[in-house]
Amino acid sequence: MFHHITVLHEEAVDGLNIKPGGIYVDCTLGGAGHSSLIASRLTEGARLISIDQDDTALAAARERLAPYMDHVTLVKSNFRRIKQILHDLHITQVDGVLFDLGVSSPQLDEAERGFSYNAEAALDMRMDQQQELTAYTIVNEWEESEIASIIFKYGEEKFARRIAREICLERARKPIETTEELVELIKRGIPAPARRTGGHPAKRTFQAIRIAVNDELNAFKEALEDSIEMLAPGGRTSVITFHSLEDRICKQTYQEYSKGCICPPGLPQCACGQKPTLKILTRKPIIPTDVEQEENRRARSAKLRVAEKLAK
Ligand SMILES: C[S@@+](CC[C@H](N)C(=O)[O-])C[C@H]1O[C@@H](n2cnc3c(N)ncnc32)[C@H](O)[C@@H]1O
Repeated sequence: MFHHITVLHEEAVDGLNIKPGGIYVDCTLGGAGHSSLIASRLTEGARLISIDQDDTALAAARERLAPYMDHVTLVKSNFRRIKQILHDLHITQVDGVLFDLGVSSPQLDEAERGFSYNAEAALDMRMDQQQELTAYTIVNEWEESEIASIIFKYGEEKFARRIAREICLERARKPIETTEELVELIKRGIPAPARRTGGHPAKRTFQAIRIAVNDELNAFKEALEDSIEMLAPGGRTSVITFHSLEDRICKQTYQEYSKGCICPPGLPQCACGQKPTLKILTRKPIIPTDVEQEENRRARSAKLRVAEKLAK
C-alpha cells in the first residue's frame, strides 16, 4: 500500500491556476496526490503528464489515477529530461509545471531502499532503482575530501570532515555495508555534546548522501529552468521544497528570470533590452497551516513558491 500524505495539496494546485483544457506537468508524481487533484480539474482535450523515476510510485499512481487515464500520461524518467519528454510527446508549450521535491513517505518507510537512518538496510538511497550510483559507492569508493565536501555542502554539517575521516578509517578495515554501520560512524565523528542537540545526529549526513546519489540539486535547477522555458505566456510553476538548499535554488532562479533591464546604473536609456520572463506571485513562500504541520511532520519544512510566465 503506497501511503503518502500530500503536502500543501490544494495550495500547490491552486497555484497553477488550472485552465480546464490546459496542458500540465507534474514532475514528482509520488503517490499522485497532486496529480489526481490536477486531473480532477481538467476536462476533455486537456492533458496531464506525470513524471517519476521510481517504479513503485508509478505502479501505485496508475491505480489511483485510473479514473482519469484518458487524459493522463505517466512517464518513468528523471524530470531533468522534461524538455525531451515533452518533445517526444509532440508538446511545445505547457500551462503549468509542478514540483513537490524530495522523497515520498513510502520511499522512507520501505527500509530496504536505505533512505532511513532508523532502519537497517543496505546502503542504497536511489530513487531510480535502475540507476548505477548508490550510497554504497559514495561511502566506500569516493575520496575522503569528496565525501567531506558533499556532507558539508548538501548536509550543512559542520563536522563533515570528521565524519568523512571516520568513514575512511573504517572502510580501510572492511567495506561499510549498512545504514546502521554508517549511523555509528557518523555518531563517532560528532563530538558528544553536539550529538545531543539538533535532532538525530545522522539526519544531515543522510540528507547529503541522498542528494549526491540522486544529484537532486542539479536535476532540479536544470528542470526548473527548462520548465520556465516550456511555459506558455500566463503559464505557472508551482514548487514545494523541503530544505534551504532547494528553496534557495527556486528563489534565485525565479529572481533571475524576473529581472528586467541589466544595464549598469546611470545609463540615460536601456541598452540591453532585457525583459523579465517571469512574475513572482509569492514574494514570501506559502507554508503549511499550523493544523497541517501538526498532522504531518514532513510538512513542517515545506515552502511553496509560485511564478507566472510573462508574455514576450
Ligand atoms: C514528495 S514525493 C511527491 C508526492 C506527490 N506530490 C503526492 O502528492 O503524492 C516526490 C517524488 O518525486 C520523485 N522524484 C524526486 N526527484 C525526481 C527526479 N529528479 N525525477 C523524477 N522523479 C523524481 C520521487 O521519486 C518521489 O516519488
